[in-house]
Amino acid sequence: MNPAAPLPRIPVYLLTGFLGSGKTTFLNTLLQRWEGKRVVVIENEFGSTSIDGALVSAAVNQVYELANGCICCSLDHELIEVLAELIKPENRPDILVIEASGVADPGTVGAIFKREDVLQYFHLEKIIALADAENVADRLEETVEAGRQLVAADGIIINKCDAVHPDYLVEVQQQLARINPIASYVFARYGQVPDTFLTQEVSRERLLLQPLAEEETHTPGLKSMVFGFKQPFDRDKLSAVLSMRLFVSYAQLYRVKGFVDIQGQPHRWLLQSTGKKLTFVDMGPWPETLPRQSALVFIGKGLERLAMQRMLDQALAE
Ligand SMILES: Nc1nc2c(ncn2[C@@H]2O[C@H](COP(=O)(O)OP(=O)(O)OP(=O)(O)O)[C@@H](O)[C@H]2O)c(=O)[nH]1
Repeated sequence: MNPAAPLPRIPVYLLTGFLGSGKTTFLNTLLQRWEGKRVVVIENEFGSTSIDGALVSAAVNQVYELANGCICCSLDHELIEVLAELIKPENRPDILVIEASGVADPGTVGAIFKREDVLQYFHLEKIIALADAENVADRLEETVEAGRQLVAADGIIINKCDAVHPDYLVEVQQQLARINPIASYVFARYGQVPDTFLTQEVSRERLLLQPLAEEETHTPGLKSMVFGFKQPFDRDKLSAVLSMRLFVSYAQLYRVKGFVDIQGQPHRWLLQSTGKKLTFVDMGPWPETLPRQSALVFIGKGLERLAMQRMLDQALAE
């Protein structure tokens, strides 16, 4: 990408959710909320049909349509080209929204925003998944993509609440929370969510509050596991074993996220995977109320607790 004078990074929201879950409807609520700002939307549609560009409210400043396939499979370069356009001063948006196709793997799209050349200009604020309350349970049984979208999300909107009984909503949320215990959740009709949903770092708080829950839950095909450690990690070793595991077991290991205590580092680190990439973010000093302990959540299919435990044990500091 073309180097330019340093400016605040452009906030990016990545919207995912299975076909028909309400992404475009939610996007239109965002555009109303951000009225007066220059918002650019990148849409992509899987297959030959053109985008729902026409359905996106006129409030949007520009819609880029990537219609040649699925954004996560073949469009890396096309997306990068659009991003390169957007950093030109005349095109620069205040906010960028990407509505990924209903079958996209958001982890792979999110990984583009971890690239050094992209990170300089863009900041991925949040991956938001829309779940259709009426049929998300079926989608999870039928497809791998629905699960991947949900586990990659920082925030999950359980949409179409008007279409199901309130008791069933509770069940749906419980099922999703077992699949992705680190996301924040909100119930919605026609994508209407409170402002706090967009701004709160609820997922981090959740981990903070329940750092050492040793819980293992089973849902159709997906499992989430939490590991707790009182001994600090060696950062290089942890990075090496997890990067290798993400690379080799990409088809099984959908997500890793947690807070880690790194030997020799006074601060708390947030570690998370996006696609096959692993990142460490400095979260500042450990809160006084919390013990210096690591907690890591793994989400995927066919994960073996013992094998994961052994792998993590290897990365502990001596
Ligand atoms: N009953 C009900 N219908 C909704 C709600 N939200 C969206 N819809 C409807 O569901 C349909 C699909 O909504 P979209 O916003 O187009 O969904 P999408 O995820 O963008 O769809 P794709 O682009 O096909 O992936 C539309 O007819 C919406 O009007 C809701 O909360 N309740």
